[in-house]
Amino acid sequence: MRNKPIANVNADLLKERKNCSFDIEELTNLIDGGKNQTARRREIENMLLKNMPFDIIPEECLSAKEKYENAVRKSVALNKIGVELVSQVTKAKELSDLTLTLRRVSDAYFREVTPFLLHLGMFIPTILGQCSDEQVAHWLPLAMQLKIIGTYAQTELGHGTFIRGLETTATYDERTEEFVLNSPTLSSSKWWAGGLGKTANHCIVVAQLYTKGECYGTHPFIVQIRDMDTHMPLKGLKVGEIGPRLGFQTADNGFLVFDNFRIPRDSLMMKHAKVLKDGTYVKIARHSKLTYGTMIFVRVLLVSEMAFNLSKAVTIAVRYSAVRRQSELKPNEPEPQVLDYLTQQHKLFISISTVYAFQFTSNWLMKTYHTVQANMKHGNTDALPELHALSSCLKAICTSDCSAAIEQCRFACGGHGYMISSNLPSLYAFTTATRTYEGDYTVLLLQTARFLVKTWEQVELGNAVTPMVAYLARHQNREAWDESPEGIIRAFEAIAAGVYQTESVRSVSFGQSDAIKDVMKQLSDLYLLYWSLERTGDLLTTLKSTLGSYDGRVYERLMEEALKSPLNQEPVNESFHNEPEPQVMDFVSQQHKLFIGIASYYSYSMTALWLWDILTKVTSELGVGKTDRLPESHGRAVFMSVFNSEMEKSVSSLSAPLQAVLRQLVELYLYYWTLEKRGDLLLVLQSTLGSYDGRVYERLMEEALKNPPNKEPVNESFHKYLKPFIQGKL
Ligand SMILES: CC(C)(COP(=O)(O)OP(=O)(O)OC[C@H]1O[C@@H](n2cnc3c(N)ncnc32)[C@H](O)[C@@H]1OP(=O)(O)O)[C@@H](O)C(=O)NCCC(=O)NCCSC(=O)CCCC(=O)O
Ligand SMILES: Cc1cc2nc3c(=O)[nH]c(=O)nc-3n(C[C@H](O)[C@H](O)[C@H](O)COP(=O)(O)OP(=O)(O)OC[C@H]3O[C@@H](n4cnc5c(N)ncnc54)[C@H](O)[C@@H]3O)c2cc1C
Repeated sequence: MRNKPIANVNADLLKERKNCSFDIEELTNLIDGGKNQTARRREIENMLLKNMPFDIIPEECLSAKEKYENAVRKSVALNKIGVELVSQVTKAKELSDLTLTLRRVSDAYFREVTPFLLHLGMFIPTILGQCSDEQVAHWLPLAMQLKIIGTYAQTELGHGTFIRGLETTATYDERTEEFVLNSPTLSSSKWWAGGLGKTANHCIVVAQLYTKGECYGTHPFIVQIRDMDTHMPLKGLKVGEIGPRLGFQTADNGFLVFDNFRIPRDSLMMKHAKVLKDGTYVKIARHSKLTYGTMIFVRVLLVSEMAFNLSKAVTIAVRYSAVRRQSELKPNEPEPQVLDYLTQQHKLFISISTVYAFQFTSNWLMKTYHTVQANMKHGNTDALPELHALSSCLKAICTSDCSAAIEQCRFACGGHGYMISSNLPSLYAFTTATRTYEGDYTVLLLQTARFLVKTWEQVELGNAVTPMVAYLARHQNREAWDESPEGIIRAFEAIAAGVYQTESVRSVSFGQSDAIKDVMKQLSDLYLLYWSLERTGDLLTTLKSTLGSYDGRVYERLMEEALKSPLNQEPVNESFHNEPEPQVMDFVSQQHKLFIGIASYYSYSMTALWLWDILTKVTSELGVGKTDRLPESHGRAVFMSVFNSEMEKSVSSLSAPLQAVLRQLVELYLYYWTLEKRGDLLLVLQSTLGSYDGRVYERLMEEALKNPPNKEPVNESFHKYLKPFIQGKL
């Protein structure tokens, strides 16, 4: 089907495709993992495409309610076929290939996110990772056949990052052999779970487990939340949609509040711990963090998600850049394709190479994940800390780089890239969320830093460390700068770049043609060189880096820095004595994020006001056409800025009282306008998070309750699509 010539293809695109130095089909096979996989993927895609309903009105033109209903309609159609296909598969490898293909088709089918995302992405994996064998036998078929629809509710209004701080309680009542779920405070309301608002009838709830008066920390429970027939929320809980968001509009993210809500004892997912009938708590896990397993799995998965989403964005931007012509380079010659501008290539090519970096790293990371899982089945959890550190930093970096790269793709498409129909805004809205969810960027990098410092301690003691971090031991001595790929990798010792280079070389070393090898090598070099240039400062100067210092005193510096840490200034941290948690504002990383924003705000607004003053003055004084005078106002702007910086230089030679007066004048100007515009500043916030009185959680809940989907307890799409689907009558 794909080889059929398509009529009316843009001539510039055809020309670009003809110029391709390699066989596209060969590269497609490489990405899919082989010829057979490509053929199977196309077969499934064609079958799905033939059978699925499409949008009549573009998704983005619908109201919030219509968007949700349309998403349910499409999800049900897609999952009906998906369930059928899954039931025909017998081998684990086939199932994982099929799941991936379904995920990809689903991505192409929804501009936004399906309300079933959490069911497939977290509910099923948590059943597999956290349930005992008997529980898996009960829940898995129901979930796989979509007889139940689930989600994963861990985050609360008050806590997302700090899981140990979650407040929802599950207290065991041995008289009735039940757990009693409670949300003791407003901040303990579950918040964010995808599909929870309107769609799910089951939910994994992470709660503090109490039995016999003792708290045993957070544990996952599988909980029915809506009636299977009427879909009405069950008595003892309040559930709804949290309100409009930057993206994820059709994922019906929800809130959930418990009031003495009773669930059977075996609702506790009992693979890693159980509570006996008499209330005795029995720990099974060999590692205390095994209940965090689903998060690791999703972090691993997100690396390939980022590769896929960036590949979509950069394909859009490259194709459009081939079609788009702009500006006149030589008189009387056609305008060039924007793709031919070097600056445009700079914006785009690094994204292409990043896609491959993420994809190869993701393949390797998934293999590593499965190996660690297999070892853990036999009771060996040795590799878990490294897997956690690795998946944390790769997730953090790839989600952050991916959303930044998608923004570049949008910039590369000029004004039209801002249209929803270009799909770039939705791709950005999706990927920027991934930087936050499943572990915030900064928080996950800090987890990896913790692991690296601990590893360094082992190196110092002369103990063996794993291959991935063996470079800590190798780089005792200063190395000469070397701009070969190996040299750059050595200089960075960045895990992602290291894996990319080795994995891409390994993947293209068999069977592939020289043309593909050349291209992959170029992409690999581009990625390494790009980042070495981006981080030249880090590599070549004082760096502010313990690992990259010129004298190579890596370990001494790591220790010196570790000793400077405020945490090391006291032998026992006050949190040991149960002091309150810090406000996130106290974290320096948080202040860094915010204060630069405040500084930028003032600098931008001052500059804008200043320019506006000049513009109005020029136009009113001269009373002539405004546009004619723009170059003049530019000249004045240059004159003023040079004058301003020159004055700052000469201030130092003036007498102290005069310096003070001049600086006060600058300050006066800034304060004056801050006070003048105070009303605007307070008003423009219009934010539940930034209100003057700090009633953040109250306002979030008030807004959620105003949300139109919450005006009806059950959305009509339940009766029209969900119920017949769950009951197999569709
Ligand atoms: C930040 C931490 C890691 C801190 O956890 P903590 O219990 O306070 O840790 P601690 O007592 O200070 O101990 C740290 C220790 O725990 C280890 N550790 C932490 N996480 C793991 C893990 N997953 N596997 C194995 N080990 C883990 C760390 O390495 C530390 O070990 P160490 O003490 O150094 O030996 C954790 O709370 C966390 O992961 N927070 C992020 C929350 C998150 O990811 N939520 C996801 C919610 S679901 C979601 O977002 C769905 C999105 C939608 C979709 O997927 O589509
Ligand atoms: C679209 C979307 C979907 C989601 N879906 C789900 C879902 O289905 N189920 C679910 O349970 N959750 C879900 N979440 C919640 C998500 O997992 C959390 O928002 C995420 O883990 C971040 O936690 P937080 O909101 O508490 O951020 P916070 O931790 O409050 O972060 C605020 C700031 O504080 C900083 N900070 C926090 N702790 C530290 C620290 N120790 N050191 C330095 N800085 C720190 C952070 O870097 C950040 O800048 C979703 C979120 C989004 C946006």
